[in-house]
Amino acid sequence: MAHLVAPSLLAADFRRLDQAIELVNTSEADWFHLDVMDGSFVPNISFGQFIIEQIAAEAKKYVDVHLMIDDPARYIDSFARAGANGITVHAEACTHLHRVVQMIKESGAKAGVALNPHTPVSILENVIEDLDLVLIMTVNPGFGGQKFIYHSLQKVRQTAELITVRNARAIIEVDGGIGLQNAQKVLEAGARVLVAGSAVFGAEDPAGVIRELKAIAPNPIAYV
Ligand SMILES: O=C(CO)[C@H](O)[C@H](O)COP(=O)(O)O
Ligand SMILES: [Fe+2]
Repeated sequence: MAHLVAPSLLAADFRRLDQAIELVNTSEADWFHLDVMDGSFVPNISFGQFIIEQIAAEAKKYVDVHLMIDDPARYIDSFARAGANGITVHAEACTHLHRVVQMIKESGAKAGVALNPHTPVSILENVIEDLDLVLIMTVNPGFGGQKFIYHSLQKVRQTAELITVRNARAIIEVDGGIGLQNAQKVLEAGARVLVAGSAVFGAEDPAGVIRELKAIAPNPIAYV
């Protein structure tokens, strides 16, 4: 199945938010990726439901919300109401991860779980069948424009293996330091959704980069 490209608006110029929304709506991009940071789970604060509601009102594509917040159970319903089509919580931020996943599903959104670079894939073993998406962080969360952590390729492979062995339906998203230089490798490791912030919005021709990311043809039997 073809892979998806999800530009992260964190790297957009918020003075020209309408242009960033228009870019995702009119380019070959598949999803909006919206990063919510609370200044506690991660050392940075971005935006919340109020901004997401306004973006979602203009979005013609799937709205993928990545919650980098402590105890996200408190806010699942409000993000769903704001227009999130998919909500991803961090395993590290949930005491009762299984319960939070059920809350997301009950809200009507697709359910995702994200793992920080140090978190083993085995944490998903008792929840994998319930997930629509697994987000493998390929940088430490909190900031755009960081360097891809090479070791995370191994985690993408392990996640793909877990999904296959358990006959689960979840797809794998990678987030952090993704661009034309490593997209082929992460796709060959088993990723299906490429989040790209600075690679897209930092480029002279963002629509062109999205087109190039979409055009990558991974070798399905590659061993990375
Ligand atoms: O979740 C994130 C950061 O925590 C962002 O989605 C990610 O950083 C995307 O930005 P870039 O592609 O520039 O690394
Ligand atoms: Fe993200």
